[in-house]
Order: sequence, then structure tokens, then C-alpha cells
Amino acid sequence: MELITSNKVVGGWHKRYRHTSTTTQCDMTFAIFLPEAANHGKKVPVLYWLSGLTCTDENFMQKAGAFKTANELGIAIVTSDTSPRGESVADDPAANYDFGLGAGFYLNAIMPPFDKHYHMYDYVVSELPQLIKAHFPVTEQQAISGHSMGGHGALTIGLRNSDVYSSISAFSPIVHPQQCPWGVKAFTGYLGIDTSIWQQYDATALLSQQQFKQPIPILIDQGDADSFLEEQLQPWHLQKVAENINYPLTLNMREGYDHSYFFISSFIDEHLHFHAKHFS
Ligand SMILES: N[C@@H](CCC(=O)N[C@@H](CS)C(=O)NCC(=O)O)C(=O)O
Repeated sequence: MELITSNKVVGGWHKRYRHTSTTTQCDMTFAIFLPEAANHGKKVPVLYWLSGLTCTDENFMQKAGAFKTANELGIAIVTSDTSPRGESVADDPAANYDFGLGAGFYLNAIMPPFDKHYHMYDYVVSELPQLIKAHFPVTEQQAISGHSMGGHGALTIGLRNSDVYSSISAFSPIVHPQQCPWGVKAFTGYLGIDTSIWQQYDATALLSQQQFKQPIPILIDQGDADSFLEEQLQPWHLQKVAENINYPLTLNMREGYDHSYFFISSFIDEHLHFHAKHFS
């Protein structure tokens, strides 16, 4: 593991690393915020953050404004990249922003040529947490959150692994990818046309089929001025299923907010407090 940058912030540390991933078969970068409490080796719980289309590990760390509250609550934050990268990694032939590089959709691709490197599901579920536990003072307590495509990742990974995360949250998530253009494009390209394989990566399908071990709480914030709301995000699909099965999901619609990190930075403190409450 190679340290790329290290910056002291609010008494804790923000560090970026590069490592060779056996899961994605390429070099990956990630970032970690360690609160002041961890400076002397005290173990802290970890929130994993998954970003949206076009992002890297950097967007959240630079724009979300999460450090002060995470430091007060004694929570580490890990941000993953959004896809494998490198010269050998296949991209969208048309180089669009919503498929290929920067758009890994947190799944394990099975369609060539993407099946070689696009294993973001396994990377986030297994390799990254193992690396974090091996190198940093963290407890076994984990929560997961994300934005947009990363909200989809947080919901699907959190539900399918509800025994290892204590809570899930999301900003402006894609909740029903098999029924929106971003999701259909990605799933067709990475998984093929057999939609039975898609179900394991669709939060609304997972919830309606009760594909979770424990009903860990879910918090979602969504801006009503988000230009992707009607066509891509459609949180009401997930909300309806949650109501039907009496699942602990809170959806906050936020008047006037858009899809950007201005929105995330406005409510990130509430999400950090939500996760802190469920680390016990
Ligand atoms: N129209 C945008 C779509 C991508 C987008 O809005 N990405 C969101 C996640 S879905 C984001 O977080 N962008 C980076 C940022 O705001 O820092 C683009 O082409 O970049």
C-alpha cells in the first residue's frame, strides 16, 4: 500500500492510498479520514462512502464537509473509487460518463470485456474492509452510505450484507436501477440481458423479496429540485416497498435542493449522527 497524500484536518488525518487490488486486477486508490480519537491507536467505527458517476475517492472528502462532525462522533470515513482504472481497463466505447470508467455500479460484471476488472461489489464488500482492518485502528462496526450511483451501491451492498453493517444511508440514490436509463444501460453492459441476474443489484427488488438478514435502518435524503429525480432516481419505489413490509426506512424529501454536493454538505451531519446512533 502506497501513501499518496497525508493532511491533518480538524485534529485527525485525511490520507489517500494506492494499492494493487486482487479483486479488480488493477491499482486502486481510496481515502480514509481518521478522527483525532484514532491518533493514539484507539479503535473507531468506520463509515464507508460510495460516490456517484464520474467521481473518485476525492469528491466526498473535498466537498461534503463531513470532517468536524465525524471527528466529534469519533467515526472514520473511507471513500472508495467508483470503478477500476488504468490503461488495460475497458471503458464505454462511446466514452460516456454513465458507463465504464467512473461508473462501475458497485457490481461484479460478467460480460466481457468488463468481467476482467469491474468487480466493485467484491472490492467494497471484501477487499477494501480487509485492507482497512489490517492497516488502521478500526473496530468491527461498519456502516455504509453513498450518493446517486453510490446510493444504489450502499443500499444493495448494505441490504445483502446486513450482518456486517449496522445502518445504511443514501443521498439521491438510484433505488430501482432495472427501471431507469442509467441502470438499464449499466446492467445490460455489465450483466447482459438476463434480467434475473439484475435482481441482486436492485435495491427495490432486494427489499421486496426481503433479501436481507436483518432489517438494519435506512435513511435517505432526496432534493426535490434534483434534475435526475423523475427519470433516474424515483425513491418512491423503495419507499412503497418499505411501507408494504414495514421496513425501517426514512425518506426525507428536501425542498429546493439539487443533485450536487451542496445538498450533501447540507445534510451530511444528520447522516453521521444517524450512523453514530446505530454503532453501539
Ligand atoms: N452531468 C453530470 C452527471 C454526473 C453527476 O452529476 N455526477 C454526480 C454523481 S451522479 C457527482 O457527484 N459529480 C461530481 C461532483 O459533483 O463532485 C456530468 O456529466 O458530470
